[in-house]
Amino acid sequence: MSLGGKVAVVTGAAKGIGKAIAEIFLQNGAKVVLLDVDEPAGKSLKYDLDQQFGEDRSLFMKCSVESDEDIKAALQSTVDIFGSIDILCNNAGILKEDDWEKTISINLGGVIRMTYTALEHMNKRSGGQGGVVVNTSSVAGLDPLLSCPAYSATKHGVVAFTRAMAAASSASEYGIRFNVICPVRVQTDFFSSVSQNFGRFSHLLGALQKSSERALDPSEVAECVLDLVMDEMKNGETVLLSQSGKKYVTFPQNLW
Ligand SMILES: NC(=O)c1ccc[n+]([C@@H]2O[C@H](COP(=O)([O-])OP(=O)(O)OC[C@H]3O[C@@H](n4cnc5c(N)ncnc54)[C@H](O)[C@@H]3O)[C@@H](O)[C@H]2O)c1
Ligand SMILES: CCCCC[C@H](O)/C=C/C=C\C=C\C=C\[C@@H](O)[C@@H](O)CCCC(=O)O
Repeated sequence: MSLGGKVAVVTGAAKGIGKAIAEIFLQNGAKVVLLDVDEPAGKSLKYDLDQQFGEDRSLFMKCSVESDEDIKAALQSTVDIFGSIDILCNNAGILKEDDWEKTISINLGGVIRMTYTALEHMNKRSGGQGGVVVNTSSVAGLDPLLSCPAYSATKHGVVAFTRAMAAASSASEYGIRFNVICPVRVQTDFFSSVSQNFGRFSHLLGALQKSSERALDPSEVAECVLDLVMDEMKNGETVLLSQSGKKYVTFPQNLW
């Protein structure tokens, strides 16, 4: 899939990995809709992107992935202004073990909420043009981290939801591919606040030390997302992204 003229929606786009995904899509010719709850950071990024790519290439909208109302309004505005939704990156996420219900609501609920509403615009069976969804999980979505059980559960959920949606979409002829990335630690603001957010398991944070040799750069994650968007053969893939590169994860088959 060439990105020229395509329209991408990215959640959690104001900073970190989402920002890097938005930038690589713009560099490759797409129009990008930046969705985030952080309005100052979103507006500031939009200003910077306007200087680099032109004002007509991106939109910023304040949108919480916890809010059906925000999501519906943002996706309808996307279609009204840019004409379609071709690419969706469900990337927004938090880690607050002491507020695990919010962590579930954003990390897993947000992915499901956003996906189901986007399907109404993208699904070929309801007049859409098809496209591709790439979700941001984590290594914690494959190998649970002992210091953050709730976060790990949400990220396992994102992997499962993506794989099930890939199969459901193919079987229903929606024309939409679904893939998920599972990065190890990435150098973003996520880690500047995360250490305060472990609640009852903060004493176990040191047990993760071995995994912290080199944090990935957000651009490395964005390149992996770009590959999954552009390669039309990729559907239902789970990609582990670590310091040694990317690895396509395989799961047991025919269990029942
Ligand atoms: N940084 C890492 O080490 C790492 C590793 C693996 C996976 N991840 C995942 O990558 C994703 C992005 O994380 P990051 O490292 O860029 O973090 P970040 O904190 O830099 O960025 C996350 C963005 O999500 C936004 N956000 C938070 N709640 C939101 C909501 N309700 N609605 C919309 N936007 C919301 C924030 O305002 C922020 O801009 C997350 O899903 C995270 O779990 C991060
Ligand atoms: C700390 C776990 C958060 C999980 C976020 C992400 O999805 C996955 C990251 C993968 C690897 C984690 C590495 C952990 C590194 C440790 O060094 C840890 O001590 C860093 C904690 C941050 C801090 O500011 O102390």
